[in-house]
Amino acid sequence: MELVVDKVVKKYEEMIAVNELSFSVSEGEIFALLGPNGAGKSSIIRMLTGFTHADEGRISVNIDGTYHPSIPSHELGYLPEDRGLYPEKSLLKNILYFAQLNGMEKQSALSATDSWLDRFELIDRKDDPLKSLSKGNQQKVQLITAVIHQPRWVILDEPFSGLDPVNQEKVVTFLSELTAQGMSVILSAHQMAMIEKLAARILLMNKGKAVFYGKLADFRSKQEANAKISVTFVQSIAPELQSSIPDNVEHQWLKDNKLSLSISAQFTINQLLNLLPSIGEVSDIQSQQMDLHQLYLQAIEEQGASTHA
Ligand SMILES: Nc1ncnc2c1ncn2[C@@H]1O[C@H](COP(=O)(O)OP(=O)(O)OP(=O)(O)O)[C@@H](O)[C@H]1O
Repeated sequence: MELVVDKVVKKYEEMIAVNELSFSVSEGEIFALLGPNGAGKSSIIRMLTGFTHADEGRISVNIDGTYHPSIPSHELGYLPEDRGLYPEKSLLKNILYFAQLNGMEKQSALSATDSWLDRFELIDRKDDPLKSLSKGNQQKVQLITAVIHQPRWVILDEPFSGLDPVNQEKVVTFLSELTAQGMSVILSAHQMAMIEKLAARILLMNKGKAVFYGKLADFRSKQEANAKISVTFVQSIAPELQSSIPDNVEHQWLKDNKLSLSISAQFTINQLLNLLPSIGEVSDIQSQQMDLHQLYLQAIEEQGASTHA
């Protein structure tokens, strides 16, 4: 079972929302689509679910040797960006409706509903109208409706939005369990800390194009090769020595004795260590450890800079 997106283009009139994008997702994987607002994540998701179609390129979903142009609805659990529940109806009626729409028998849908509501600590609210719940709790109900029928593919557009940190963690555990049962999960999210716990592979995109596609660990090492270093000198450095840092090295003097600079393939840590004694005596060197959120911002910034160059 595999999903392949091959050089897909999606246009809205003249606007190119997805630009020759390729990636694949395997069975049992949690795959994350990342990118700033307007990057094209939802546009891809809508094509994967079959709501819209690619203008160019090809999507192919292999299920038991049969190839489909999108994920067939009975194999799909979908949490849309615009939540689609019935606010006036009870939690139970909402969940039952979607479970039965996805082919579940009433009895098994009823017992599965109880067990899911119990798990998300909403069992006491079962007969309350959905609209009486907080936004985060409504989000949990929406998640239940997406997976109650145990689809093989689950697509979640912003599953963490509106959830507090405790419930975000619960969703992380919940998603890990889904994949342990063999479900494949594609999610779009902005919460980098959650992605770091969940996804082995990512597609980071910006303006419809891939900025990075591959293993999260590789993304980390690629971005960390461009680490920021801060150097403190024992004494203030005279202006003429301050200007001895080569022009092509991204750097900034924070104080007369404090320098921040970027390490890159063009300016390595060894070159830095060779240069420092000619500037002054060093009292401290620190490498700024970046979390995924900072690495993400750095990658998007670099891509913006290269596109506009
Ligand atoms: N139905 C539409 N008609 C016209 N333009 C659209 C339509 N849907 C999306 N777009 C445009 O396509 C681009 C990609 O939008 P998309 O919703 O796919 O981004 P996204 O990465 O999901 O963003 P967000 O994180 O804000 O949800 C944006 O510039 C958006 O304005």
